[in-house]
Amino acid sequence: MGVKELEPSHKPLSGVVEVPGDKSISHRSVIFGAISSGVTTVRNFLDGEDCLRTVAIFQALGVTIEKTNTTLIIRGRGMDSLSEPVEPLYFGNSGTTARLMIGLLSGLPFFTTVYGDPSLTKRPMDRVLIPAKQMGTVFDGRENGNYLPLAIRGGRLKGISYTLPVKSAQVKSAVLLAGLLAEGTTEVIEQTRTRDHTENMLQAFGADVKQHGGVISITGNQKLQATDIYVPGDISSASFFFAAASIVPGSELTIKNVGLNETRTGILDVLQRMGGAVEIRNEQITGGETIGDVTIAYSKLNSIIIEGDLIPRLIDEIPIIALLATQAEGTTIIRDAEELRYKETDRIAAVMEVLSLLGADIEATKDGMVIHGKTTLHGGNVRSFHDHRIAMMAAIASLIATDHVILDDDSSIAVSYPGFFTDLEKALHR
Ligand SMILES: O=C(O)C1=C[C@@H](OP(=O)(O)O)[C@@H](O)[C@H](O)C1
Ligand SMILES: C=C(OP(=O)(O)O)C(=O)O
Repeated sequence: MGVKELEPSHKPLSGVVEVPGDKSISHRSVIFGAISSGVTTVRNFLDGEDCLRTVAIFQALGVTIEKTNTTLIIRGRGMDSLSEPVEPLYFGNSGTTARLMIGLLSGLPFFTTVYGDPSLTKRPMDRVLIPAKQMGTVFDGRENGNYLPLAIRGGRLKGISYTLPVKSAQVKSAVLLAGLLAEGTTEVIEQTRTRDHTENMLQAFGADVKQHGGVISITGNQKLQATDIYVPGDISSASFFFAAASIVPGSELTIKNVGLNETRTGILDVLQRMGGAVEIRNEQITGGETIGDVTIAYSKLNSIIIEGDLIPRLIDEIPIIALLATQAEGTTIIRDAEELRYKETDRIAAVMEVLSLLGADIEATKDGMVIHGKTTLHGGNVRSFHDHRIAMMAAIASLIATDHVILDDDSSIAVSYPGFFTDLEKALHR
């Protein structure tokens, strides 16, 4: 890992690829397995750095978790078995670990200190602290507790009714996890639907969770029962292959066992609206989550407008969608996506820098970007900003570039997709 010289390929992608397990679902499988009673076996767990942080945290809280390749065996003994960790808990680069764990730790009757890497230390935490404080947790940290490191004194929570001020599944999940430990009922109201893996998994672990429209409610002090989980392939990881097959002439590639939960399939809607050749086969439901095989072929793309309720359904795919837009005829507009500025890096600024350096005609706006296509991409030296999704976008851009793309550092890719280059080589038959 380190500097990566990416050769232009122009070779079509073909055959079958299976991407690793979904990051959001993998995190949640560990959390719910660890707080329930009994043995939970998780298959196709994402062996990426972010999810491994979540595993290490529960081990530090006293839970026995055994891992063999992508299978986890979690020996849960219920919420009461979790014990105060002696050392500070490290969230690494993982926003999901941070937000969901802060929610859970808020409700546990002990003291914890938590911290992250330099990127996570810049990301806002007040979005989860505000509801947790309303429920009764005491926090301390920089800038009124908005940034890591944080000290958390948890326990004795009261249920609240909370309307999400940001369209965030992490915040929704944090409040629901705190609600599991609170007295009475906790209600989360979301105006725009965000990914619902927490709700699905609560149900799978036998919790009483109710959903009416955008209102999700949970009663506190429930006991969860262990269950087995199969983690579907991560559609966010698959999106790099969807994009590659769409823009490299002659490609036709199948990605098997991809999670197709409709709160996550915005990328497929976008590709279809752009004129992409998308086919879905073998759809089935496992553990409350839809999975299927997706075949994508090269096609001529047109520009579209991406906004509103669609944004949370493809929030992590916007960097790769921006690359697709450089290959579409006309002007693509992405708006209502200011949240991109609070990810592993400011993804609006990062996408803008990388793609314009490679020759794209792109403007950044406050809450998105405007991309004029179609443009030929050339080579160049680009930065990853230590952001896995920016690094993978640059790697896919290199497939159609006229010269080498030199990426300063590809190590961040291990956060969500450690085998990315191996799978890419396989699809290119190199
Ligand atoms: O809940 C989750 O697993 C996630 C929610 C999203 O973040 P927000 O909730 O901040 O939008 C997404 O960007 C992140 O990669 C994973
Ligand atoms: C934003 C992401 O993750 P997290 O918030 O968990 O760091 C991501 O994976 O793109």
